[in-house]
Amino acid sequence: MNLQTVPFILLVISCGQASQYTELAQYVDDHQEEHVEALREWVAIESDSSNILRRPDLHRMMELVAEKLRLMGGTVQLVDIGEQELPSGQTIALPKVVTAQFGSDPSKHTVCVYGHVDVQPAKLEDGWATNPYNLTDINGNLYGRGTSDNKAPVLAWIHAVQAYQALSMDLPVNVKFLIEGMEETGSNGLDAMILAQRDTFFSDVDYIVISDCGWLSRRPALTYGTRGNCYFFAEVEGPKQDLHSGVYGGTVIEPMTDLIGILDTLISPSGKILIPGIREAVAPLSDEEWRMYQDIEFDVDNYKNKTGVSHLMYNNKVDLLAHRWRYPTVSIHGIEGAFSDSGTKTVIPAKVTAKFSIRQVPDMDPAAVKKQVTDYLQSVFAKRKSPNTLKVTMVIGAKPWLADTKHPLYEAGKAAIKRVFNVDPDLIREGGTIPIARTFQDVTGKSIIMMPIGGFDDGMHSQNEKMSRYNYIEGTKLFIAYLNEVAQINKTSV
Ligand SMILES: C[C@H](N)C(=O)N[C@@H](Cc1c[nH]cn1)C(=O)O
Repeated sequence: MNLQTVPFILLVISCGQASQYTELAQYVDDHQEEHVEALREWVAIESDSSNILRRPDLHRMMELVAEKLRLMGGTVQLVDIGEQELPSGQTIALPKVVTAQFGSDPSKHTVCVYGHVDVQPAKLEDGWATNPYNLTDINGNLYGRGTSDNKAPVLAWIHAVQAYQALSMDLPVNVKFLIEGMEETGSNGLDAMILAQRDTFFSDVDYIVISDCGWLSRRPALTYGTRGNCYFFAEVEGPKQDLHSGVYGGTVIEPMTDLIGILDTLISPSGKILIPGIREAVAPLSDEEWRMYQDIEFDVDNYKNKTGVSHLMYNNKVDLLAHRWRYPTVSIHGIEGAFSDSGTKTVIPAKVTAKFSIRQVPDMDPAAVKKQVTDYLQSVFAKRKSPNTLKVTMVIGAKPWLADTKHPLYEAGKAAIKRVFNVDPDLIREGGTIPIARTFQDVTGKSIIMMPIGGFDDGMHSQNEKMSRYNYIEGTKLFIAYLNEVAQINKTSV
């Protein structure tokens, strides 16, 4: 080929891709209402993975995902990943994992999209303005549990593939899906499934894309790190049944007093973790990280107002971002067995179980954290010389994940964001956890990118969770553009 014609050929290809993208984007705009209806159908299913009474809904949710992908002509499987053992010793079936494949052209890259369709619990009486399971559009925001985390992003990926199909355009890459139903409770059973399918489902996968997080501001972002999570139950048990506090109070050592006493030794009022060994394991913040955080646009006052607190633990941007993304923290979530209804019940609960978690960062190791926390709490408890018993269990041990932002996957992400939003993205980390991210990396050896489409104010896990129509629809276009950008990655350069 005459070398002088190369730039011309590249220009023609690039113009062709631009017009193809314009057509696909128009298709998405034209089908916006159908996409919203698809989300409505998914949000209506209370697929709460933490509530075993909702397990039938979760099974139905997985069936629905499989059905949608099957109708699109994908090669779909509902993979049985076994059973979950409950604290009572009982077992129940885990929701099946949906795998699907669109295209198997060996000359193309293969991208695997991971997502989840289980949700956190939500009740109207928690303070929701609308029924959490009835998708409600208020001023272009789609309210409902699981909209942002993670049903709309999963649908956006499916609709991206659907757009190519509807316009009879070849997918630029082969696309696989792996959709699970236990992410919110630690992805039980998924590690084993990934290990089992490493040389089958994953053998031809080149890259894994995850869209289970949010932007930091109104600027689109690419995410290169997540914190892990170690989730603990601390159970204190005493009398053989609940007691009248007027009759027995002052004569028995109360389990709740013991529990509150030991919980209070986990973290200082200023946020310093008091468990020996935890802070020592944290990798120091490098100068490069400090500079990256410094360069990110982040409005501290806005963040403060959004959370509704009178003051934050840190007032400067770098400290705030660092403590949100790459330092560990202890959060106390609740106490099972404690009186929590309205009214003035005067009981002494016989058994109480605290639920708390510690977000994990490099170089912490969940196995070490389990021992540090258990030994520490047992030693603190022993000093109380209580006749009650303490049992500490770690129920989730998810490691942190970190990516190389120099990888071509991130260059492709930047190009796709530029095309759709005409801005350069923020490169951010996520304070939350995607339990399976590290397993994907360690077991499959594939490169991962996180490409969020959630808004910074979506209220994941919170009351009034939402996803804006804008993020949902432009997000779908972003995924369309991204598939095209990934196709341009030179196979030999990675
Ligand atoms: C970031 C993701 N959308 C999310 O919210 N993940 C959960 C997962 C989890 C962690 N421990 C138990 N489940 C989270 O970060 O809380």
